[in-house]
Parts: sequence; C-alpha cells; structure tokens
Amino acid sequence: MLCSCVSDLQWVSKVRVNTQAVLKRAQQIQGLKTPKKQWQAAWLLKAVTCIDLTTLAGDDTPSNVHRLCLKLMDMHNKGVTTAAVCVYPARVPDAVKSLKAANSSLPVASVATGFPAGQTPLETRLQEVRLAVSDGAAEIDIVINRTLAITGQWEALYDEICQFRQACGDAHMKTILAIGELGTFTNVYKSLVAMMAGSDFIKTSTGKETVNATYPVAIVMVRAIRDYYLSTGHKVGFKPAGGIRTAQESLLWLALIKEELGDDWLHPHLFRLGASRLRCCLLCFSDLLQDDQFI
Ligand SMILES: O=C[C@H](O)COP(=O)(O)O
Repeated sequence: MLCSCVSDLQWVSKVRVNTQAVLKRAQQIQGLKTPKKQWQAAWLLKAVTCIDLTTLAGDDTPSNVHRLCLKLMDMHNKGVTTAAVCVYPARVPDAVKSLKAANSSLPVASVATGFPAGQTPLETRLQEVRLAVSDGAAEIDIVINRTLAITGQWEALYDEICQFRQACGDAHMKTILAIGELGTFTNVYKSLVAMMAGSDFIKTSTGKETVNATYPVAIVMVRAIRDYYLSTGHKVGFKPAGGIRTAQESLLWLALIKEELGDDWLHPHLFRLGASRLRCCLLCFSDLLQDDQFI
C-alpha cells in the first residue's frame, strides 16, 4: 500500500502539506539528493506533526516528563512540531509546567477514566477527567467501559460517554475503544456510539492490551467514521495507538487514512498517532532513506 502511494509523486503532491517549507527542511537533511527521497522525508515530517508523543509508564516521574517536553521543544526548534504530549493525569501539572516554561503552546493530553482498564466507579472516572482538565489538559483520552460494550449495553455506554463529554467541557475528547478487548468487528463498528455521544476522535487502544492498533480493525473504525460523516456531515478523527514503533509504520498509517478518508483527515485535528517509542524524528531519516528496499 505504501509503495503504491508514496512513490506516486502525483498522488503525494495532492496532499496539502506545507510543501515548500517542508521540502526546504527536507532538503537540508543530509543525503536527500533525489526528489523521491525529499518527498519521502516530507511525508515523514508530516507524520511527525500528527504524533501524540506519549509517556504512560508506572515509573513516570516529573523529570522524565520534563525530558520528554525538552525533546519536543528541540524538534520544535528544528522546525517540526508534534501534535501533543500525552501523559497520565498525575503528570499533567508537570507537562503543563515544562511547556509553559518553554513558552510552548503545545497541548497536553491526558488519559483518564481509569486508564487503561476503566474498571473504577463511574464517579471516580468522571472526577479524574475534571481534575485533568482543571490541571491544564486540553485533550482527554478516555477509555470505554468494555463491560458494557461486550454485553451489548450500547445505550448505557452512550450515556456514560455523554457524561465524559460533559466533564471534558471545552477539552478535546478522544475515546479509546480498546479494540483488543471488544471481541468482534461488529462491536468495533458499533464505536459509532462513541461518535454519537460527542467524541472528537475514536482511538484504537491504550497500548496496554495484548492486541492494539491493527490494520484490519482500523479499516472497520475508519469506515465507521466515514459512514458517520456521510450520515451527519460531522468529521470525527482517528488515532491508532499501541505498538507503533517505526517511521515506516507511521507512513503506512498515513497511507491508510489517505486511501480511506482522504486529504481532510491528514492533519492533526483529525488524525493522530499515539506512540511512546516511535523513532519518527529528523535523526531517523538517514537510516530509513538509505534503505532502498523502503520504496
Ligand atoms: O497512546 C497511548 C499508547 O499507550 C501508546 O502506545 P505505545 O506505548 O505502544 O506506543
């Protein structure tokens, strides 16, 4: 899929990436002598702008959140910004403090609602959302109550997500389906419930399940997004997360979104990559673009 896409310069040229600025940046990268390699780099730069750079570890500390924010600011100084930084609720004040100190307007996203299992009382999950928002999170990644989904209680699930939507206030809400625990593609497609309840995005997984962002399930989700758009005229975003490790994978996700949803979704307000270990930054271009097998 990638080769049929990225190597087609005509196709790539249609995407409204900030072509001249990005190509100029790409041309500065050592080794990018041919137009094809420059376009490959342009697509990688595009992928970087859609990353929610994430740290969701039990041993997260204020200092490692600070280091992550410094890494983001370093890339920003190279002319490339990611979409957001994503942390646990308890780490939101640390991220907000670090980014404010760097005069950065990058949004802080927080997981919430009992991430990753969602197996805490509803009032606790709601309070967690409210606290993350009051601490400065501009985006909330909620998890759905899988018990309701796998037992087919779709109205109850809709009602819960509506409450999370209200608790988020003006904050952007992404709803994690944890597709590895939904059992069937039918249950995944019924993620339409999350969109009807006001989710700005639907997201594949927490990264903590045994099965996370897979392409077959992603196809079901993006086609649910497309059906919802065709029915309502409202565009909901898509975020694959969990196990995305390499620059090549990030390009495959971009190609899938381009093919299934089109150019409008190739921007951070409608597409995000959730990743804590993705090496998609300027430094990885050299090893990637020297690999002629890549394209
Ligand atoms: O978006 C949140 C996920 O935890 C990211 O998953 P990952 O740690 O496998 O990159």
